[in-house]
Amino acid sequence: MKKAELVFIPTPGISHLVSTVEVAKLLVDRDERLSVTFLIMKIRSDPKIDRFINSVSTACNRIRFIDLPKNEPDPNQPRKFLYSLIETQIPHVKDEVSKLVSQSESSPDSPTLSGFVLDMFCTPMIDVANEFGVPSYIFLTSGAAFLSLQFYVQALHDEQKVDPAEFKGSDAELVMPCLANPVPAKVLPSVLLNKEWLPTMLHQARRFRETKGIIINTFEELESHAINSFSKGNIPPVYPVGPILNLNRDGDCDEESDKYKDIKQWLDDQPLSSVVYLCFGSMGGFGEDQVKEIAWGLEQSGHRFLWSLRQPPPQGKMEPPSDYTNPRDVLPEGFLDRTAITGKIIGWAPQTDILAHPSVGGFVSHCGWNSILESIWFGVPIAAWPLYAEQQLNAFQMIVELGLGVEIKMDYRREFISDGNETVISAGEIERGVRCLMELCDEKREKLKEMSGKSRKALENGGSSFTWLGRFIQDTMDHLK
Ligand SMILES: O=c1ccn([C@@H]2O[C@H](COP(=O)(O)OP(=O)(O)O[C@H]3O[C@H](CO)[C@@H](O)[C@H](O)[C@H]3O)[C@@H](O)[C@H]2O)c(=O)[nH]1
Repeated sequence: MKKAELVFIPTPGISHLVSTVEVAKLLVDRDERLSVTFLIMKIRSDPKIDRFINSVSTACNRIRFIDLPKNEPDPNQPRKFLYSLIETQIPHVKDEVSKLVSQSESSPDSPTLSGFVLDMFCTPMIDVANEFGVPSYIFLTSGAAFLSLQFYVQALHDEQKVDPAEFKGSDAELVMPCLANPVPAKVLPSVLLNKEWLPTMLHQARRFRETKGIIINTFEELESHAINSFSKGNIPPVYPVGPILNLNRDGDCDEESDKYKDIKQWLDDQPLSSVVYLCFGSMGGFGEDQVKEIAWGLEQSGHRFLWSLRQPPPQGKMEPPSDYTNPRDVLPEGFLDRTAITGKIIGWAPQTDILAHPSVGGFVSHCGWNSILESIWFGVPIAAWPLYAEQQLNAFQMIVELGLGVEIKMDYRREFISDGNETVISAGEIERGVRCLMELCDEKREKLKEMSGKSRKALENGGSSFTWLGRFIQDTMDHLK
């Protein structure tokens, strides 16, 4: 039996790493000829990620993890850090892959290197794969519309000399193949409107075209328009294999488990679909002014709430938010006492468990792609409050394209690394959004339930994503012959 080894290179950060590991698990579970080696880049130590990796490597004997040497971020260049990190890892990746190849050559039973599966930011590694004479694939942790839009904007730039950064602040609406509705320039991904990021994004899209295929964490029934758009133009095969979620909470420690039990207990005591859950992803935290407005908005809405409240890193720093030691310090006076029965403030949330709980009736979210897929999976509607990256586009998809949510503010935008100049959304706007969410019409709830069913079906034997995963394996093995 011919055996194949895929080398996966994710970027650091839980929201890219987890779904990448989950897709690797699906691959090795599906086909015993496959094994996967992860080359892990680390910026700082993150116990949550370490525990997750440990638990997966213990449970799956055909997935192993190799740590690349750690790099300290350059404090003066936070925005460039990810790209410089990836560049500096190139020689280390070469070393590790050479070792794999020698092992494979020295033992006839070992799998043969069959390709690289790269995170969207890791396109420089395509050159390394070329040196080893194996194909590169991308694993995209965001949606298909975002990918299609990147190709569209890159072609517009290269062929018609249109500078997408000119759409910044414009009222234009763009007809694009990725979506059925015209897309307002106001919801274009921040990374494409930002002069500093744009060249990298354009370069990235050009390099995507060189790969042998792009695996996407989405499913046909969710993004049919975008997926169909890939059939035109010079675009490699696309494999929509999602939704890929981590529902097991692999690697939670005892302390976390205790906190989560307390959250579950609180939710158990609330009426059905009565709680609005607020969470803004792995990097989302707000300054004190915004925290106060959220608190007032929640209180005025009269709805029960479970709020993952996190403290942003100091200005200009690229660090994940931390839990507040004492949330009372930033909340309006008396808020915690007045809402002691109807609300609960938490730090890092066991998000999938929360969304799975029958007491949760709505989710105020920044529309990170994982959060979107999780909300669909559990049929919990979203009130969109995008922050950065491609989140405005994701919000537009959910609200306008799919009609599955409501907005707090679909075109809200702020810098990924806070510059302290964020616009504050008022308590009134938040209250209105929360009311719309929690009083959502039956028609939309029904539609969401239907999509939730489709998301689960896609992964079942014979479902669309199950079939696409099989095709990916087939194509990988064919290449090996
Ligand atoms: O308190 C928390 C916060 C987050 N999560 C989980 O962490 C993940 C967060 O992922 P996501 O919702 O995608 O948000 P980000 O962390 O902001 O994700 C980044 O990566 C995504 C995938 O590429 C992009 O769509 C986003 O724009 C980008 O910010 C999800 O699985 C959540 O369930 C928790 O479990 N508890």
